[in-house]
Amino acid sequence: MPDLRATTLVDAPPRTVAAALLDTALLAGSVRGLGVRLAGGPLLHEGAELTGSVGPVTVTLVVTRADTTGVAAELVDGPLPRLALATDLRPTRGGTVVIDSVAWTSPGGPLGGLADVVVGRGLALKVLRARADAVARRSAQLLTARVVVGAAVVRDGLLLAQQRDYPADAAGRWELPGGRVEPGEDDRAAVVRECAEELGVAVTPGEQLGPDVPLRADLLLRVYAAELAGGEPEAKEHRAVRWVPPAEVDTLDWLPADRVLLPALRTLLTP
Ligand SMILES: Nc1nc2c([nH]c(=O)n2[C@H]2C[C@H](O)[C@@H](COP(=O)(O)OP(=O)(O)OP(=O)(O)O)O2)c(=O)[nH]1
Repeated sequence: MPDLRATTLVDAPPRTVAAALLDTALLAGSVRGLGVRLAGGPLLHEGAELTGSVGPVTVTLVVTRADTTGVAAELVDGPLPRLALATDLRPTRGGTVVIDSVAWTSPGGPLGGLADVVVGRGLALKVLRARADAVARRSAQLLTARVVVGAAVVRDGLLLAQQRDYPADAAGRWELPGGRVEPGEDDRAAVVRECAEELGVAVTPGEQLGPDVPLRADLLLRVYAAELAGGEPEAKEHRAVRWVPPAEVDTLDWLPADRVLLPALRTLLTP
């Protein structure tokens, strides 16, 4: 069973590199020149499906991990018995070590073995190299991106969420309280300010939850756990605000970026 591994050092912290890895378009763009086509949602998140094709061969993968440790995906449909991709991140003083690995089982027989050596290994190595370059470039871009902070406030086992009223494509969908960090403002100070402005409550921000999530080329979402320290939340700028029970967290119509954070939010709800 072929098993390939490639290692790169990226000059950015793991939360930034983790954000770059989530960008499906970046991944698709980096392999297109090699004849590999890839389609999926805008962001990789646990449970997301990715369809990849090389010529007439199509494979469907499901994302099994997309967090601060990296991303992983496994084959759910295709001509191979097994295909597993993983990118693991290791923090070092000089940046983040990005370890890509690809493992697959060939269909067998002399032709399968030949295809492994001549086509499979060569293509997989080219894909890994192209992807590593793209991840390094995107990480550099995200290092200077503006930050939108979100607050994950839990009380009595329920998560606070608010429903957007605009723009049209986001109206009716749910997000965490928060907003853009102002120039010169600290992330946690922005969490406190936004919760006061949007909900009329005082909060105490804690640790970051999950990875940074890219929103646009120059904007990312960063969520902090926060404790309610005073007041009762009311929707001052939103359509509605509610406390969501764990059983509904997965099914709520979240903004796409928030879906990436659901595994981390689940952990917060069931400590
Ligand atoms: N606050 C918040 N914003 C989110 C989340 N998920 C997500 O994609 N976003 C996006 C929506 C917006 O495009 C952007 C937030 O920036 P913002 O607060 O300036 O956006 P806004 O559209 O409310 O802008 P404004 O009119 O209030 O200035 O981040 C989330 O969980 N919380």
